[in-house]
Amino acid sequence: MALRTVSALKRRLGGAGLGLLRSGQISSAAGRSGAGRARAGRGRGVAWTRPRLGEEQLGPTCPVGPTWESVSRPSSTDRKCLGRAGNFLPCAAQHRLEKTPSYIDYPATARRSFSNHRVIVDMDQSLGVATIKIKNPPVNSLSLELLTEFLIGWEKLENDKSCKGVILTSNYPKIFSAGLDILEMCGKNAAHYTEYWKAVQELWLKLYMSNMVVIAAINGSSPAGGCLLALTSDYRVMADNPKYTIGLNETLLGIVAPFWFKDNLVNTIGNRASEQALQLGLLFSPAEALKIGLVDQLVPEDKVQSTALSVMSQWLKIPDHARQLTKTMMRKPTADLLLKQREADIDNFVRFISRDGIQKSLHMYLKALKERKE
Ligand SMILES: CCCCCCCCCCC/C=C/C(=O)SCCNC(=O)CCNC(=O)[C@H](O)C(C)(C)COP(=O)(O)OP(=O)(O)OC[C@H]1O[C@@H](n2cnc3c(N)ncnc32)[C@H](O)[C@@H]1OP(=O)(O)O
Repeated sequence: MALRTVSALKRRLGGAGLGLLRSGQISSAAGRSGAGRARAGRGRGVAWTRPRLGEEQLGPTCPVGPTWESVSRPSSTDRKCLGRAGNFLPCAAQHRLEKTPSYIDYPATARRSFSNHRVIVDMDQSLGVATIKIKNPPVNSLSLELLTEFLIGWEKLENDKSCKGVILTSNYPKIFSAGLDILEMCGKNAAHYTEYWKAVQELWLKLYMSNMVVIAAINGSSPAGGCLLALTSDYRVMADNPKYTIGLNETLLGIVAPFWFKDNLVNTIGNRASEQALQLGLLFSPAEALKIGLVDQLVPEDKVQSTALSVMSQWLKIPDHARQLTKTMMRKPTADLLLKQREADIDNFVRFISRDGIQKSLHMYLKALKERKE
């Protein structure tokens, strides 16, 4: 039976890291995003010694950096443990989750892998670099299940002291990601749309504000949400194949890119180019994408992964704390805009996507996609 909700997935994956979370909230327990990085205790810019596994640090004064406090809106119970982007977990739950066994608890060897159904994570411990391969056939659409599993994998990496960088790529050359799963936004109820949008927000916040170096190895087409995923990274290497396209093409589906998609794009390619790209729903060839700065480097298809790795090694030579603080300085104002109005953004999405006219547009777009093949 298909699992349609985050809560159902959490139950199925119980013990994989999300079992303690409240329904519908996907939160990192020890995320290093935002000020949470202070907990990582490995020269991430704040003098703080990470508690060893088994050491409880419960109670009202959880020593987590305060940077995000002003922008998240937790309940009074949850206010015990603030400090991480979008993290509403009570402190005790966060620390219990930190103790969740995972591969990082075992003695280090050079390589470790873990995977669930839709995400493969390969960690090279000697380099401190993990590769996340998205594996959601046929086109790596960002379904609720994929988003949930991705967040679980991401959380494990955020908790892994040795992981300093992540390469995002696709298990299927030709398609990096087809973007948000249109089926998640069609013919469902408001509760489903809410849960889905929370997961989309959560993934964006986690990736965009991660303290790890994130490099996208774009080995195929990357429309809409796929492009957004790539935009969260610090550097984008794309396969130089003119058949591939990348861009925020939402208007072609009759929908509108939310403001934070837009902000992420504006921060990358500038206001004028974004205005045109967003209104026209432009999908760029790799050469065009390079020209406007949507991607940083084009390489032959078979060099995407190795180039991403060599770029990663350059980025990892920069003193970590200085790079992280700079990244936060550059990105936090953008992330804060969403954090300040997360609930309103969910309401907007649910209202917008539930409209008859929008549902009709999405159905027609899906139909056209299918008919293209016939
Ligand atoms: C006032 C303001 C308020 C704002 C509120 C917010 C508003 C909503 C914001 C929503 C933002 C949305 C972001 C998105 O990401 S929407 C998704 C956009 N994606 C696309 O347009 C990509 C569509 N797909 C393609 O172009 C091609 O499939 C692709 C190039 C990726 C691959 O081509 P290929 O030929 O290899 O494969 P097929 O086209 O044959 O596809 C195979 C099957 O997969 C289905 N498919 C494709 N993409 C999706 C998708 N994104 N979601 C679900 N399903 C998808 C396709 O239909 C085929 O299915 P069948 O095998 O059953 O035919």
